[in-house]
Amino acid sequence: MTPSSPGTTAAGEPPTSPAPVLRLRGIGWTVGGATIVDSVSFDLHEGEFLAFIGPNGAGKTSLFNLVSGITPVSRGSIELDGADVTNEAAYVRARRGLGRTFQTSSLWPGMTVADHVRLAAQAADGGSYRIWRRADPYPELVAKVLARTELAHRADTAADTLSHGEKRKLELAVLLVGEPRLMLLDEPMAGVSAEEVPALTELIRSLHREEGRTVLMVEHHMDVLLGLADRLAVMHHGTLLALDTPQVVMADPTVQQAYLGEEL
Ligand SMILES: Nc1ncnc2c1ncn2[C@@H]1O[C@H](COP(=O)(O)OP(=O)(O)OP(=O)(O)O)[C@@H](O)[C@H]1O
Repeated sequence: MTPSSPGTTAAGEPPTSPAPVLRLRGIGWTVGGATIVDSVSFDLHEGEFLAFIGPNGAGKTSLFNLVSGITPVSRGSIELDGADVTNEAAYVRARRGLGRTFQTSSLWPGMTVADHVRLAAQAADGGSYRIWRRADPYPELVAKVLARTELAHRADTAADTLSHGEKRKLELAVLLVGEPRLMLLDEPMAGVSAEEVPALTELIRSLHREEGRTVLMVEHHMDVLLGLADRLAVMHHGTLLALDTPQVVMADPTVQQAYLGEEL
């Protein structure tokens, strides 16, 4: 058997790079005659962290809705790991490893922290919702996820009595039950106190750096993003104004103009 030379496969062909985790090509969304997202294209590779910034109403959440399948696209295509999912439902994309959190809290007020995670485990398992069931069918998974998100000491606490930072951690815990490879985080720092931001930032950083999860995140706090994001994407009036390293994007006069003098 002849060894292959560097840069070729055993068959002598150039190696094919793996398909991007996410590929958008010209996606757009028009509703009621208004174009909210227009011609957005980019590739996101395994283990990358891409952050979205942009003025209010720029279309960031709408873009996340299109990627996660909550809203069908009007135009363009979406691929996950090389498979066309443009017409696939949100739950199919979730089974392919896409997980998503929302800008506004999506928790059940009176339900405990542990029950949120149990319920997510049941749903991921394809089971029906039975929170009154006495035996805990997922004790190890619940314990693991709560430890990972530093919520073990809050397991029996009702979600509505948590601090904002803890609520955001619980949303991440619910997400982690499904072991997402691609996480879409929509303003995870929204409503979180300044004292809680560093721990939450560190948790997101470790999910990315230590566990190798690919992340798309919308965030208004640039100080949070600068230590996290590999690339920054700027949305403005539904289009992608810039997509590059944070340093290049922040020095871009067109981007500064879009913020009308606001500090980035
Ligand atoms: N279902 C809808 N029907 C009509 N217009 C909508 C709908 N959803 C969103 N929009 C409009 O689309 C625009 C973009 O909204 P979107 O929430 O995506 O912006 P955003 O960049 O996430 O803003 P923010 O930073 O304030 O969260 C807004 O003008 C919004 O009013």
